[in-house]
Amino acid sequence: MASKGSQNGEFSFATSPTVARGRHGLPKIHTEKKKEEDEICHDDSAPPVKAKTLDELHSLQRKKSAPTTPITGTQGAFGATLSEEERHRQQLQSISASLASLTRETGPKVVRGDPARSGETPRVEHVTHHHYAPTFAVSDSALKFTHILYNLSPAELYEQAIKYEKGSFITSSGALATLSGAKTGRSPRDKRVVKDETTEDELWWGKGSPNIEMDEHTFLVNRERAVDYLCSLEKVYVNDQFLNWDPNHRIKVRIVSARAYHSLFMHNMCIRPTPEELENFGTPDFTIYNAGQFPCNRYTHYMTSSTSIDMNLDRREMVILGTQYAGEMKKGLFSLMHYLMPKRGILSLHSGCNIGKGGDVALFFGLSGTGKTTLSTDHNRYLIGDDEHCWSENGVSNIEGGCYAKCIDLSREKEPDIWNAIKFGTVLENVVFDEHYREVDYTDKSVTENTRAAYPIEYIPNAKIPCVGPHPKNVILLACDAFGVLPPVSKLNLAQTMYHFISGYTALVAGTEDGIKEPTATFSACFGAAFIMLHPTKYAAMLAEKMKKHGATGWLVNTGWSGGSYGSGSRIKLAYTRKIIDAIHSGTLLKANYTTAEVFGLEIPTEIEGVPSEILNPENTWSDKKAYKDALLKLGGLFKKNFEVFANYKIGADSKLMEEIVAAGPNF
Ligand SMILES: Nc1ncnc2c1ncn2[C@@H]1O[C@H](COP(=O)(O)OP(=O)(O)O)[C@@H](O)[C@H]1O
Ligand SMILES: C=C(OP(=O)(O)O)C(=O)O
Ligand SMILES: [Ca+2]
Ligand SMILES: [Mn+2]
Repeated sequence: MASKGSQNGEFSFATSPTVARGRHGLPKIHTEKKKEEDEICHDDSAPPVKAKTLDELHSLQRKKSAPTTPITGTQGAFGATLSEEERHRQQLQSISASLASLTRETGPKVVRGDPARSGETPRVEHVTHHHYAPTFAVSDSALKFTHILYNLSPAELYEQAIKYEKGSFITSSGALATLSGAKTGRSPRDKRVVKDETTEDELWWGKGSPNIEMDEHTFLVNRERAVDYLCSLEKVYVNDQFLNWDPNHRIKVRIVSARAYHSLFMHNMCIRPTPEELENFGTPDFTIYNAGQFPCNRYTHYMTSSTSIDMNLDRREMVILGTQYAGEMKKGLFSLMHYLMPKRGILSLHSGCNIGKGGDVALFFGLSGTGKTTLSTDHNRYLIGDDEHCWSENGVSNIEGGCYAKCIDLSREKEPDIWNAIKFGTVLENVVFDEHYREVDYTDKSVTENTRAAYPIEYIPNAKIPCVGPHPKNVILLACDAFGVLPPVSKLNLAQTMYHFISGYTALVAGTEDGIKEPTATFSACFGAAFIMLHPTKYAAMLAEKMKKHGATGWLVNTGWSGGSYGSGSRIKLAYTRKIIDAIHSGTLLKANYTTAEVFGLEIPTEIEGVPSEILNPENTWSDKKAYKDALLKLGGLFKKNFEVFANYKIGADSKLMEEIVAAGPNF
């Protein structure tokens, strides 16, 4: 249109005689420059832009991202490198296949790029993925396009979130604040696993198991519901990423989601592929369909609420309906690893992990809120990971590429490394901030107590990249004891370590699991019963074997109450717990003097540098000695009762080890 206008001259402002004359006889306004240019003081002396039009100017602003090294491994026939267009076509084909309905004839028509930016974004020919021979039954959904926002960068995801997701804000430190919706914690009662001929025998089912069964057909009903929801949207986010830093056991995952929040969260939490790795990604090993804004259908068999998190190991898929809490994706993939890794003889662990300057590795087991993230993030040591690891023949490896820290009452002084990691790129879930300055108030629980920050592991300055290390020297079991009767630290023999590992005791801290509002005593086998897929004794046997083989020492650390139970005593100071952990790492605690406490038979050190000696034996800290004894016996009884179901299982070849383990529990 513009060129047409200038051709006939009539609408050209520069040359139009009509304008020069003044259309309605108004005096002419002179805008031409004076001859004596030198005398004029210019406030803009930079050379003019090269662009001839605004569109051209905007296109100059963004240059094409390209891999830093030439792409290898994508050679076609005769050694010719695949064209970029062909690689994109293959990528889209694979995404269309992921999003395909199983009851209609094709996958959706997919196209790369933000629909709001058509014309700006480089477009690639659309792909239609054919499953079956075309039929006459064409649906409306087969006629529309689904735009794919593929592995967007944090900056792009910020723009998406701020533009399209209510509740997204940039905080004063640069993090992206977001709301996870009605669910602010995991929903373990809505986590289902398909029971088929294989999983019926392989997995742990029944009492105590986290695996609530569903059949294949119901899974497909929910899968179709999720896929139809996702394909009905104008655009979906696709993340292709990795799990496990051990290159021999790396798993390729694809996450399809409807929210920029979910895409950025997984960008931070999974291992980020290099551009080269992404070009060669191929078919994923596992796919998550996150349709969390959309509920499941209560008329569907097995559904007991609007939420369902469904795992199908045979199809290598997970479907999320009715919860936007991003932790479901992270922990769902952890469950997958708890299935895949033991099959390869590798132990998967719900633990944090760090390594000292001298190469000593420590594992930190514990349920949510017991201190894995806080204590593995240690300024004097290198962080391998805060939550999910593998222990193989070669040592330890982190499963993830990021950390997921609790933010409630976060302080710069007590947890400086986590504080400083909350910057541009970090997802801040459900926090409250000042509406003008956007300063976060970490003490505010108005939305939830389970406020969280998800950041890439490199945001911790002393992260160990790649996130792998040698065999652990110390295995630290963390318990947040609301009864206030477990010692701040005790040294464990192997049988005791196994007893406490299988028990998995803590007082669940409010928030992380939906519906828990007050601390209560909890037992969760292997310190992660919500995520294990096989019977707990399978993991326990592997841990015992590995600890014995590599000579690791077990420790029980109470990060919970001292001087009384929850309500009367108080939580052990983080500074003291850090001193205890320092003494474990340095080896000085191994050489300390010990006394044996009654009931639990735990070995308590008499002295630790930087910790008041009187708190080391909890009995000293209670003013009411009878109340202490009652609480101790009560907790001991709860342990005994919980362990009954395990006593009949074997660990290893015979029942000898299990007998030793049972004997290592409370005795009274
Ligand atoms: N003595 C202590 N040891 C460890 N954590 C403590 C202690 N006292 C308070 N805390 C707080 O408890 C929480 C521990 O949570 P976190 O490290 O995220 O647990 P996990 O990673 O095991 O879920 C943090 O908010 C931390 O600040
Ligand atoms: C994400 C979680 O991890 P943690 O609380 O152990 O850090 C969770 O349990 O939901
Ligand atoms: Ca956890
Ligand atoms: Mn954690």
